[in-house]
Amino acid sequence: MMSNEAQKVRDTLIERGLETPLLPNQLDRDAKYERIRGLMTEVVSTLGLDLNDDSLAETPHRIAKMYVDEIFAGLDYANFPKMSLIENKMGVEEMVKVKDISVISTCEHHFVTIDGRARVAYIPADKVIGLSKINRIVRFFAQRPQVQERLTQQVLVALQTLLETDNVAVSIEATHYCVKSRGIMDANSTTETTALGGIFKTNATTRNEFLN
Ligand SMILES: Nc1nc2c(ncn2[C@@H]2O[C@H](COP(=O)(O)OP(=O)(O)OP(=O)(O)O)[C@@H](O)[C@H]2O)c(=O)[nH]1
Ligand SMILES: [Zn+2]
Repeated sequence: MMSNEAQKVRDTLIERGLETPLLPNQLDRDAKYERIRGLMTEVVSTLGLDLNDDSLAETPHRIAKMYVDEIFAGLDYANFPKMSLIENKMGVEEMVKVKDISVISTCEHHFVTIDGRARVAYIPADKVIGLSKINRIVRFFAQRPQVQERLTQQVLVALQTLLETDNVAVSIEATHYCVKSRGIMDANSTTETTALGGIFKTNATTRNEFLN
């Protein structure tokens, strides 16, 4: 079951072409779990590992549970965080900025970890959001197979929709383990992505206040 807020965010992402590519017919949680557990049994044994070993026996179950309930839980809008939006009665006009939000996501090309930090800011219009909800929205979209650019934009659009203002900015700096632990195996490079809306895009002073 999807909240009204989740529904609005989803509709806006689809409208803006920023929704994660999803098939129209989704299995429910238990069906996904059962099927992935069976398929991971095939993967583990195809690798030549002995599933009778007590350490490995539960691995297909662990991976299925991890995919469905943990690292990819954000594919299901039923898991969209409960929002607390309040009227901006105190008349906040200045930037609200949350820094160093943990971002743990998964690269959709390789299904390995993306590990970083996000910075989110907005200038309140009629609504103010509970601070922890910003971290929760970042986590919700991070708990999907992602590319960092889309993750950054999904957080932007979700907040713009919920806060009913364009004046939102998001930036993420992250280490991609698909770059670090395999492939090019670069131990140190990080990737920065930014998505700016409204005045953060049009006004250099506001943008700099956000970025610095
Ligand atoms: N733009 C973008 N690219 C990403 C992200 N995460 C991983 N990638 C890249 O996706 C690309 C996939 O390239 P492919 O050539 O198809 O895959 P590959 O053979 O495994 O490539 P290598 O990683 O270079 O070994 C790689 O260059 C990755 O570094 C991301 O968040 N954003
Ligand atoms: Zn990757």
